[in-house]
Amino acid sequence: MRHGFPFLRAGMTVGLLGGSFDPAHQGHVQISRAALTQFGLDRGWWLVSPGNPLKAHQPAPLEQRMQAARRVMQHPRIHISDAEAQLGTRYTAQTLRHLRRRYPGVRFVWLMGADNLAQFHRWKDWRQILDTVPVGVLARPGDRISARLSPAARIYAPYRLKEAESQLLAQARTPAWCFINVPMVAASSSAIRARGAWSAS
Ligand SMILES: Nc1ncnc2c1ncn2[C@@H]1O[C@H](COP(=O)(O)OP(=O)(O)OP(=O)(O)O)[C@@H](O)[C@H]1O
Ligand SMILES: O=C(O)c1ccc[n+]([C@@H]2O[C@H](COP(=O)([O-])O)[C@@H](O)[C@H]2O)c1
Repeated sequence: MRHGFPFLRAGMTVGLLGGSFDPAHQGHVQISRAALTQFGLDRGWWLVSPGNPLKAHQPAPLEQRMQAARRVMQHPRIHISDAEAQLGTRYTAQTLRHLRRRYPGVRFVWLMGADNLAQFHRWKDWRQILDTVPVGVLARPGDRISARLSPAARIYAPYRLKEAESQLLAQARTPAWCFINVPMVAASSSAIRARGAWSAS
């Protein structure tokens, strides 16, 4: 069964949380709920990646990660999507170009944890992402400082919305990004894997 591209009305705001979800956990759930509220989004998608281009280890099979993600995240406005596998994309900039073409009039917001902002300058076409899509960054234990001092945060500092302006992010003229200090959950997929609580079947 395919779960890539649900119907979206023009004018909707949609937060995209890309991830390996190997496996999904309560940290993902927490930041997704917080993003819907604090950025005032109509919908959220979990974009389950075929494989992070910067991660060396091979994740569990996509269908296994999709099923686990659906079990963990049950929310009427959050959709679990395998769009990248269907499109054959791994690079976020490329995925965003496809989605914006496919859904004209929909306002996508890229969501990520603070750890990803810290290394965002290593992503392919990272400036194009920031120049074309509003970006919402969510606090993560241990990564708030490195994220704020990162090359992307420093170069794009003039385009940062204050946390109190987070509701404006989705409709803001790009570049625009906003860091929000949500209640933090220390869960991580690597810790779950290290405990042996998840393995490829
Ligand atoms: N506990 C958390 N708090 C805030 N953001 C998180 C948290 N866990 C994951 N994220 C964010 O969710 C997105 C997807 O994360 P991912 O699927 O890589 O999980 P992970 O726990 O970071 O995995 P790993 O430990 O294998 O690196 C990323 O943007 C990541 O920053
Ligand atoms: O486009 C890139 O160069 C790029 C580099 C690293 C990570 N990403 C994306 O960032 C998201 C988070 O990845 P991960 O593995 O930290 O969950 C996921 O959607 C990846 O495809 C994208």
